[in-house]
Amino acid sequence: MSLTLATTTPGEPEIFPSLQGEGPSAGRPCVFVRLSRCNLACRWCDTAYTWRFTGDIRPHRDDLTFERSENQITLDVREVAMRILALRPTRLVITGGEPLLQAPALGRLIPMLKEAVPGLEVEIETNGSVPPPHSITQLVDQFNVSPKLSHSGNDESLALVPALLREWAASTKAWFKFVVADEDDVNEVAELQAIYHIPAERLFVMPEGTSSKILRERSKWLAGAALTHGWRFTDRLHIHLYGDTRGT
Ligand SMILES: C[S@@+](CC[C@H](N)C(=O)[O-])C[C@H]1O[C@@H](n2cnc3c(N)ncnc32)[C@H](O)[C@@H]1O
Ligand SMILES: Nc1nc2[nH]cc(C(=O)O)c2c(=O)[nH]1
Ligand code: SF4
Ligand SMILES: [Mg+2]
Repeated sequence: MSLTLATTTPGEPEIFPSLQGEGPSAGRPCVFVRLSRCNLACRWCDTAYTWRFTGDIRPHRDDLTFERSENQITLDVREVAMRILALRPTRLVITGGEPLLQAPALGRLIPMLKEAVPGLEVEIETNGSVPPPHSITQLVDQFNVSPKLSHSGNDESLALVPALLREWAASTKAWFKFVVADEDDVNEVAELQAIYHIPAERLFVMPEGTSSKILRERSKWLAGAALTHGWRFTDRLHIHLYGDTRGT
């Protein structure tokens, strides 16, 4: 069984050590594995190279050039496991693209890794619109669920799936992480919290941005909104540390 991964440079799968930059485990040393392909097409996606391939006809930001599919590589699950284990992980973050599109192969990868590294904790970064198989919800320790608001430019019926949002809200493994670009988005978060009864202690807001300057500007008022609503605030540590750089 194989996985299709993003690449840092052509032919080099994007598997890398870094501090978790976002959410409840921000600051923790992790190994990241970035899978390719996504079912959505966020206008401001900072990893568009994982899904924008020539011929992709979905609505896109027109300022992005089509990335050629050299940005992905397909490897056997065992090869991926070996590359991850070589980095001696204590905590693994599986991201993308949308990693739950490849759930069956993850169902093979994660047990291999947990057997090799007793106590290994696994996080998945997901847009919350792809149903996780039961096997995955059992295997994974933490889901960082980032439902896409209207400013992402996605079709709402694709991005916000009511039955799934209810399940995520009811799961103590799921931590919400809403990307916020301007003050209108704050109202949308408040509406979703009310509709789906998302507990405030599992609700993070995070500024949209891929530079320290923009993140700092947005954080000034977003921190205030988090205080007002009783939500948690997360920054994007890796952007401040490394900029908008693949493999960091
Ligand atoms: C690239 S996505 C991959 C995982 C999954 N597709 C998702 O969207 O959650 C990883 C995280 O980065 C966030 N993200 C992507 N582009 C961003 C940007 N320009 N500003 C802030 N967060 C961004 C997403 O919302 C998500 O929380
Ligand atoms: N350091 C670091 N932390 C992250 N947290 C979520 C990320 C992602 O792209 O899913 C990410 C990332 O790309 N880098
Ligand atoms: S869902 Fe995630 S990977 Fe997909 S386009 Fe949006 S931010 Fe990018
Ligand atoms: Mg990232």
